[in-house]
Amino acid sequence: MSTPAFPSVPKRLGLYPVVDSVEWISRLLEAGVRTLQLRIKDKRDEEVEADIAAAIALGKRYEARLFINDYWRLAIKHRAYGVHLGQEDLDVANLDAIRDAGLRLGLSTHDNMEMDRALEARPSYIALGHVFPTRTKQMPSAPQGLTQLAAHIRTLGDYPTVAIGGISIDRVPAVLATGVGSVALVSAITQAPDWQAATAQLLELVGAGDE
Ligand SMILES: Cc1ncc(COP(=O)(O)OP(=O)(O)O)c(N)n1
Ligand SMILES: Cc1nc(C(=O)O)sc1CCOP(=O)(O)O
Ligand SMILES: [Mg+2]
Repeated sequence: MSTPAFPSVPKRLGLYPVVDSVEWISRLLEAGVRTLQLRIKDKRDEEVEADIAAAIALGKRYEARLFINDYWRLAIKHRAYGVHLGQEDLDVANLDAIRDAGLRLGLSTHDNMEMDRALEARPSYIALGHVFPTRTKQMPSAPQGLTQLAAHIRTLGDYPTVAIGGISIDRVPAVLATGVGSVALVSAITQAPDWQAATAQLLELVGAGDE
């Protein structure tokens, strides 16, 4: 297995909430989360720049690993810890510019072909989804399930990995048993009746990641 060409991240990134506002970023940092993502969809750069800059500043203040989804130019401009991109972004994003600016890169994958393509870029981590059915995002593919996830984790060896998609608190132990280094989730926190209790329980189960 190749090694990342982008700056490295710890093999275990731990609990990895994916959220859509600076308010969530602020709350989760205060709650002890140290790996997280700002995922704002389908807005123009001018509409999101202030929020992205504010989230990055918060991430730095807490010495956290904040990834910016999609808006890689703004992530470079405001010196984010990292960027998360999907397969379709690989056709258009300037990966050299991201790497030259010293940002970490996470890439989404959903099957063997996408994994091969992602590995060619030698990102900082590989995300594997969606593990279970999810209501948060319309997915064109079928859930890969735990057996396929475990097989991918074995193939990836020491490469930092993240599991995403339909992961509820109840499912976390089985996901961790595959050996994945990080658990990314949206609704298990943002739709929880008590997000603070959910986050505390998830931090207990998954951890905040290695230094
Ligand atoms: C940790 C993590 N994994 C996968 C995704 C999905 O990213 P992408 O394929 O770019 O899709 P959108 O999130 O942009 O809809 C993610 N965001 N984070
Ligand atoms: C944003 C996203 N990307 C996915 C992928 O598989 O690439 S699944 C997903 C949504 C995850 O939300 P929840 O934890 O609520 O299921
Ligand atoms: Mg994206």
